[in-house]
Amino acid sequence: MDPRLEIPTPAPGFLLANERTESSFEQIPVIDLNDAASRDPATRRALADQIRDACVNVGFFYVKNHPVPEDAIAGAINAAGEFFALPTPAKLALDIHKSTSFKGYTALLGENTDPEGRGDLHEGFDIGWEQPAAGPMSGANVWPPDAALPGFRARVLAYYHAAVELGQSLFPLFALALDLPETFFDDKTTTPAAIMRLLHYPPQQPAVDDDGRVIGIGAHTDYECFTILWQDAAGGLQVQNADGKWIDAVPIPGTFVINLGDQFARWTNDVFKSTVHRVTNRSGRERYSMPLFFGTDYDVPLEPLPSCVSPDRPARYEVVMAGEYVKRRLEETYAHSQAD
Ligand SMILES: O=C(O)CCC(=O)C(=O)O
Ligand SMILES: [Fe+2]
Repeated sequence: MDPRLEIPTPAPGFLLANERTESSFEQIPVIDLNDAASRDPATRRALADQIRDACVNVGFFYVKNHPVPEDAIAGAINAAGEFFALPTPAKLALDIHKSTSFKGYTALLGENTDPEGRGDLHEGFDIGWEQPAAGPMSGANVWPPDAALPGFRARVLAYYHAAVELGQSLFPLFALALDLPETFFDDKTTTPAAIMRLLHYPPQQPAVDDDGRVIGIGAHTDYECFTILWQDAAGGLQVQNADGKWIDAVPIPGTFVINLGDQFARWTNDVFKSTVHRVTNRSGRERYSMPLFFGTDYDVPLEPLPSCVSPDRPARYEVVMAGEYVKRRLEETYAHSQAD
């Protein structure tokens, strides 16, 4: 038996609000999801303990032995390659600025994730639910005509649904990691936010970057609860530790990178870390990635959990609705190109 299980559980509130953290991490942990579906509560608890360590110390972890089929990943990533190879006017026909809910195409330098930067050297294509729930982020997906890109929509959606399922299976583990009932997020994720991006980073030329203000994606934190990121083998993702040092999140075949976003930082009053990261593609080849940003329903207030607040750790954030919060952050990101 795991000796930790013999230790009485501390009163809620004690452990989380007083959590000691080691945020000058040098490595990003790899967590095996094999035990996620175990019927044995102690096995799931042990897995949740690993997740908790990663969430309070790093804000990033890899998952291996996840349930997303490799052919679904390959289908979507091949579709992304075909989409980004379309002529620019065909891509601009789906310009994200025409959408009221941030769906569609973002051109190179069309986004500026770090306000200090001059624009991000990536292009992207954003989708959400095909039938979105009403609310501040509702709005239809836009797709290239099937004749231009046969099967694009089907391949992208097949991956999207598999990745969403993985995201839904992680919420109970995050709840356990927070000493909450596994069902805690169930009524807050009935129509969960799930925005997915296909991203293409051209190889970066030193001349473009000589003032250091144009990079693949500028230093930023994500907006939702957590992100499920698939990255190809090119590399270039870096994560900042508490000492300001950039740690490489090297591609590991067969894994996803999971990173926490600002909604979880708000829920947990910063007990869970929403860690700054960036991408610079110096591999000399094209880089493709697919983040899926997973949040609660948009009509859920982002209130700090009682166990994460104490007299020594008062609430750090005003309470906002999840949907309003995400919309505001996206508007700030795209204001850069809207003004051009
Ligand atoms: O492309 C990547 O590896 C990371 C992308 C990212 O951080 C984002 O889209 O928020
Ligand atoms: Fe990100």
